[in-house]
Amino acid sequence: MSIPGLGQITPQAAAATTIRTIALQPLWEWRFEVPRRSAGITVRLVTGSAERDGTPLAVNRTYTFVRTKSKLLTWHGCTLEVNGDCDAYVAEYAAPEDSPMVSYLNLHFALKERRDHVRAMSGAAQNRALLGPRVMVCGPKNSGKTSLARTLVAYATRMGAQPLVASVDPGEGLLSLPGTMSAAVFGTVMDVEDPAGGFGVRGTPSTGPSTVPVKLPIVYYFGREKVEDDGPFWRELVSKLAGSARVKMDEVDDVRCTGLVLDTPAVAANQSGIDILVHAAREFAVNVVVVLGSAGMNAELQRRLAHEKTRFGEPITVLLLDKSEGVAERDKAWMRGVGEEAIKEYFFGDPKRTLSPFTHSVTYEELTVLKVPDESEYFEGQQVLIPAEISPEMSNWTLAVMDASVNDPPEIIRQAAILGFIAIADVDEERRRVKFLSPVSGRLGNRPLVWGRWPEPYINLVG
Ligand SMILES: Nc1ncnc2c1ncn2[C@@H]1O[C@H](COP(=O)(O)OP(=O)(O)OP(=O)(O)O)[C@@H](O)[C@H]1O
Repeated sequence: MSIPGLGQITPQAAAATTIRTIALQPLWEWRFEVPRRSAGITVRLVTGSAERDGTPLAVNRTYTFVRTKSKLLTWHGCTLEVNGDCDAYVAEYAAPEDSPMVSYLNLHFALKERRDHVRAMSGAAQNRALLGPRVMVCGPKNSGKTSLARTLVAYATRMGAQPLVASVDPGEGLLSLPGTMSAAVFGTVMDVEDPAGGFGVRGTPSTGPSTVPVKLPIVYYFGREKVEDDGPFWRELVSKLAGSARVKMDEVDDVRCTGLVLDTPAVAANQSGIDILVHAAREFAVNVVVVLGSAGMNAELQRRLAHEKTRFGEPITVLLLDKSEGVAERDKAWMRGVGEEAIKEYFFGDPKRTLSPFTHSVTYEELTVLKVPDESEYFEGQQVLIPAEISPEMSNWTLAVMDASVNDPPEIIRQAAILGFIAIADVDEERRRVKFLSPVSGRLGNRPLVWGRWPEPYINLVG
């Protein structure tokens, strides 16, 4: 069966002639890039052990990778069988001190020690106020921040812990579409085949069964790509998300003892970049700051944070780790593609799990849409949401469904968590009707919709 809009998702069988065997020695990485439009590759771990960003591959299982730039690392050596075309090379490390992965593993063990300590103290003193480490990963663009965050989360869950993961980088989205900022508890294994390595929308299907246990994130809608597009609002949402994260941590003892891993947007090591990180660190009461590959950023954060205490009176450790030279460049076109695929997966699922979204047709009057204003529409420099006229210009945009009422003031709506997304398929001006896709069959009721500026509109999902 062919599903409109899903055309590029289904990987076709890779050409049989391209099967090859790759032998990796301990610490080596197989780095690969599968282009967006390619059929994808399959990889089988034949012997030994290998992992993608901390999540292990099972021996003899065939994994399919589409539109991915990533690596498979082996700690003890392995043999891989790869089928299909992709750009790839092997990074060889002769000694442990040459690989940044060793310092990431050491960081994991240091965090584990802190978690064990908090667990022991909590049990002995019956003290539920103690928190596990809150780790913020930061660095310049393409320093491997998200990969390290994912790896730390994967190692923690492999040891049975349940970290809370949060992202304040609206460019990409964690378990949600780009343009959002979210947090979720990761208590189970991540999906190795997910193009986003387990942080993508696949981890939290809007409907239908899933191949890995689903995560239930709290999501806020920023509606723009970069922090600088609306710094004051980003700061507000960071504070809201930090508050919600704290509630999540307090709900489950193991989450509280495991602590938080916080992914941040790429910033420059200048005053405004450091201010962004310091705000996130303070709001999330971060007590471990990991800086990847920037001595300048490390020095600035040391200066600003190393003498501060968290609101719980703990010292803040700032540490500089090398970035991996394998981190891949992702240009604007790639990131746009990532956003498009995320939207498609949100509504239609992925090759392993097809979703069937519902098409609704409503009158103009049944929808309340507010929009993130253009710069020309700022009100006294303040970016409040403004009512949006329904027009064909809205076609192909995804709109956030807010957990608020249409009667709430715009400031409240803007800061509300989101329930999900709809995609506008068609606006019929003559009949004053709007056709949209939704992952659920129910009506929107009196939920307001917010029309942001990111992710940008995509092809008509209903063909
Ligand atoms: N050692 C590596 N070998 C190959 N690919 C890698 C390696 N490390 C990271 N990557 C890939 O490089 C890309 C960028 O990495 P990542 O998202 O972790 O960087 P980032 O610093 O978070 O990026 P941004 O600045 O855009 O937020 C990702 O596709 C990731 O899977």
